[in-house]
Amino acid sequence: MFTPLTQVFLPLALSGLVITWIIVPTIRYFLDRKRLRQYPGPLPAAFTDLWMMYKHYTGGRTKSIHELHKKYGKIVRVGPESLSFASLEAVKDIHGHGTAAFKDKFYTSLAGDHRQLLDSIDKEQHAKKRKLFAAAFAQKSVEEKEHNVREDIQELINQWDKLASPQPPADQTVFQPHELIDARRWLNLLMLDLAGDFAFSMKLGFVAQGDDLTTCETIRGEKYLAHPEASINPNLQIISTLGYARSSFFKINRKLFSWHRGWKDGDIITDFITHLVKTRLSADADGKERSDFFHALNYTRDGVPIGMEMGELIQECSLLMVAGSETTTCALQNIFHYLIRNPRCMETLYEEVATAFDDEDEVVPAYDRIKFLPYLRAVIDETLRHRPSLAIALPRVTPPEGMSIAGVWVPGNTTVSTPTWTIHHDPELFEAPFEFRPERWLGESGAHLQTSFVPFSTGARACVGRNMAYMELSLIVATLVHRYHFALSSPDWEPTIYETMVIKSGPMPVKIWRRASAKAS
Ligand code: HEM
Repeated sequence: MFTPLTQVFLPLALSGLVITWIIVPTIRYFLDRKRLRQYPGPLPAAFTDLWMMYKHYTGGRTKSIHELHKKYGKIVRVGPESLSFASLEAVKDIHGHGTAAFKDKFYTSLAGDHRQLLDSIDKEQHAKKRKLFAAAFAQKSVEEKEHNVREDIQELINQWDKLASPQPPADQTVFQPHELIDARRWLNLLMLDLAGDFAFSMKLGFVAQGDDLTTCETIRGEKYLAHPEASINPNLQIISTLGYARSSFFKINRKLFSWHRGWKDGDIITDFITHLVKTRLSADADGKERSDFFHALNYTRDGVPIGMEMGELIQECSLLMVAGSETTTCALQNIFHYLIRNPRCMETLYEEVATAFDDEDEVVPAYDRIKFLPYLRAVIDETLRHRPSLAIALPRVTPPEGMSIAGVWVPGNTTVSTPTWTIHHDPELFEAPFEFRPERWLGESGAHLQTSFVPFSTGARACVGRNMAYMELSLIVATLVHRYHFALSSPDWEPTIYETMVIKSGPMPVKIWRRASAKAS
């Protein structure tokens, strides 16, 4: 039976939905004030952001946008007020130094109570923050952390040496669960350990304990145990999906989607970082100067305290832990997946890195000896080209007066983006783009290709952690390839892909066994 309340409320709510989702978008579409109807794209996307939200939420955004560009060309309409540009010229115009574009309101959905470096939209605010980060991420500061990276990798080796199994017969290609380790999980634990070391000079010990169960602490001081790593993906999934909605709907959408586990997961990540920040603050009481990211955020170069608010500090440190571990975990898993699938590349890499080890006892080589190894860098770059970790198309918005992008005038307040994955698979830029060919990066032609390679983006908002990423990836890949042989659980194994901000994979079961040349410890 309908009560009088539902008799009134239900029709009102339904009319509201029809007006919001059907009538207003239809009028907007036909008025076409920005003249975006001239750009091809899926019809639903021209009416509603729900098309993009659905594609993103279900993990199909990158592939769908790629197919659209294949069908329609370099410019595609992917939302009522949103254009995707698949060209290098557009990358330069939208992201390059001096661009007139701003970060889109998409980033507001990612922001907590305080803006951090990545989600700061205001250019002045960003420039101020970036200065603080720049000191901690300069090549010299990064290389000062080499000993921490080496220690953490050594811990992984201690664990993997125990888990390594005997060499299988040459014709065995399928392995039983008891012979396998989840390489993705271990690499993720290692990247979190490294991020903790770099940010807080603290040993999280996740690799040592083989798990990320750790203390989380609310701002009020209530402590509990949780697994932060498993919380990252669901949190990124919901906050990035809602980023594609109209910004006026952000608050209401948060209520509508309050059932999603990603919100609770977001609290776990914040509480994990809050505990680290509080612990690191109390460590400061001993007056010893620690050279870590936390110090760079809190003190000027002359040691004067900056006085950053606790909330802001927690947000910046969260960014570092998440951005610094998720992207590199994806890259590492992909590197090993490609190398295992391409034994010739694995052996070429082994031959090269073997020259960088001082003697048979050395486990982790010195960074100085591997940082210019061409094939090692080529394997990393080819992986980041083929599967860029951060596949999100980095949405920007044009300034109110509009701007020119790749020779086209785009009206003001239009969302514009450049799909990295599609650009990296453009046959005009990369020959045989779907093949894994590290050799393409060697020599002069390889150096030339770098101009078409944008996994870290470009311009003032490009990745600040690039130097750190190369050092970590190079040391880890060289060490593991030098020490172990790898095999997938079966020849037809394929990763399960979870696409949110990053394109992360599920577990990667592999069998590892020691190389004969890596001396038994
Ligand atoms: C393979 C590894 C990595 C890849 C592919 C990558 C990629 C990117 C990309 C594409 C952006 C631009 C995001 C945007 O425009 O919204 C970015 C920004 C950023 N990355 Fe990375 N990243 C990697 C590793 C790291 C590491 C190791 C750290 C920290 C230790 C880090 C910290 C950051 C930060 C703080 C920003 C924000 C920069 C700003 O807005 O000024 N990244 N990264």
